[in-house]
Amino acid sequence: MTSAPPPTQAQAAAPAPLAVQDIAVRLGGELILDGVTLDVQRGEFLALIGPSGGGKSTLLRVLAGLLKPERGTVHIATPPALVFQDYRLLPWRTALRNVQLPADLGTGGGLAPGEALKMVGMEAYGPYFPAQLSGGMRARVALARALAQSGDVLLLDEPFAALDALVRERFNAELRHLHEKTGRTTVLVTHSIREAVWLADRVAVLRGGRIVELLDTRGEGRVSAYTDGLEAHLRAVLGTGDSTRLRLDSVRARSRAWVLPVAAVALALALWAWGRTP
Ligand SMILES: Nc1ncnc2c1ncn2[C@@H]1O[C@H](COP(=O)(O)OP(=O)(O)OP(=O)(O)O)[C@@H](O)[C@H]1O
Repeated sequence: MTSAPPPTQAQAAAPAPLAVQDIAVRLGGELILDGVTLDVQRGEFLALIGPSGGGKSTLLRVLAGLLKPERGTVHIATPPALVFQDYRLLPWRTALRNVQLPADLGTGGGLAPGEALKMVGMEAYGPYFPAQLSGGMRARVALARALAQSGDVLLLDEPFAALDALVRERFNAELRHLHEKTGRTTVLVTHSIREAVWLADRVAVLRGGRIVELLDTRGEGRVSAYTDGLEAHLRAVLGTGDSTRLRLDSVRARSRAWVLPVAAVALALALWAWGRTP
């Protein structure tokens, strides 16, 4: 849904930087992914949503090259930068030194550390240690570290999960802006349907180890009636619409529970009054 510049002819002709074909992954004897096929186009922002335990993080680990599927093929053009839910900042290094880590490990080559910190609005916090930063600031430093890594693919595993709603909203806006500025191919795992629709170009729904829906969320000028429709559709695909309806039904049933006792008391009073009538 971003307004990143359209790909040049050469970019459009280039193979997708990330692609998996009919992959299967088994963990602890359980088939976690079974027959997943997906490609992520250059510069695209793809959101991955689905129920808890559906295999989203597992698929992200395959896309990061950290997990080898037992079946299928994986294409990763350049090693992606991965941002974990718990950020994994080194507590003994300052924010700037954390962002310098890829260079120290020989995986730098993206933005210069100072520039990466500036890109996420954290240039004033370079000398601070992670323990001295808020959750939102730590998330930004983790993002800056990923931007300092080489390659142009960002994999984000629920980087907003620990943030409160307001910070999360601001972080969302910043992430979208960052994607527009850098044009990095991005895959975001999230539990939020709204976040997925608002941020991504496409939303993949992973359930029962399979992609059950791949929805293009661009177009229609992003008017709210359009995004509301997409969200309702995704809720229906995920089954969350039904549970809402069930909850509403039970609330309605509870709200009608007074009718029977009141009717019984009214009937008893009427019979008593009728019995007293001479
Ligand atoms: N190392 C492992 N060994 C055994 N089972 C695992 C391992 N890692 C994950 N699993 C199982 O694989 C399934 C999918 O896990 P995964 O973390 O990919 O799901 P998810 O969709 O990201 O869930 P969530 O939204 O709760 O983070 C879960 O049932 C989980 O228990």
